[in-house]
Amino acid sequence: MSQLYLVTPPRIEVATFPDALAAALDAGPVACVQLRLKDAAEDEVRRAIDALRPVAQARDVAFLVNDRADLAVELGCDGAHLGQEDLGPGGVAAARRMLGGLSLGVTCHSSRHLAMEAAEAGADYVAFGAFFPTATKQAKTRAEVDIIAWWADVMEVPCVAIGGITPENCAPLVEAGADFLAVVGAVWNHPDGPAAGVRAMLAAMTLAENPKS
Ligand SMILES: Cc1ncc(COP(=O)(O)OP(=O)(O)O)c(N)n1
Ligand SMILES: Cc1nc(C(=O)O)sc1CCOP(=O)(O)O
Ligand SMILES: [Mg+2]
Repeated sequence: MSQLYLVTPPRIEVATFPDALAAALDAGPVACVQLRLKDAAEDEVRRAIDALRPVAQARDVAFLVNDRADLAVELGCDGAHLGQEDLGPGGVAAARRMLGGLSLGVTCHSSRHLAMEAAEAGADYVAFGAFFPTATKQAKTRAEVDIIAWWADVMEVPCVAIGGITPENCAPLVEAGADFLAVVGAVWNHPDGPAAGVRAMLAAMTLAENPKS
């Protein structure tokens, strides 16, 4: 069964975003929130972690930080998501050691090789993408749905699908066995607000799991 993985917009208002996050998380089951601030000073990232982590953790939703395993450990988060360029010279194994028992997710683009390496070095999940065109970032790679089916078939480590995922296009990823669907725009840019975005994603995912319901 696929679960919803919510990534924050790249820029937020730290004063007001906690309420928006609470509304999104109260709209239905979300497995994980990733704080992904781009072009933010460290001080702002720290303030955002302090403001948002309790919102997620109070609801038993895992709170991960993008790019910064050190802050995840220091500030009581549940883990970190690291891309290939965020990994230091020690690679995934060094990040694994730094995070101890916290969760570690690793971007693997559309590479089976990177994903196998990450899983073997201790990643808790591997992320593939981008599956669809996305306005949230300039994605470096395009991934095809068959990488999800292959991964689900041969590996135990969970996989995340990301990139341009919406209620309208998510069904093949669910059917292929993605453990998590990670979204930004589908929730935060929903015309009726983030709660409506979460409900729409969950409804589409449920329908894809049970097409006859
Ligand atoms: C769940 C998830 N998957 C992939 C990414 C992308 O990470 P990365 O390649 O490090 O790119 P940035 O997010 O840092 O721009 C992600 N953040 N989350
Ligand atoms: C953060 C991120 N990483 C991607 C990758 O392909 O690795 S695509 C992406 C953006 C996801 O946002 P949206 O759901 O709005 O498309
Ligand atoms: Mg990164």
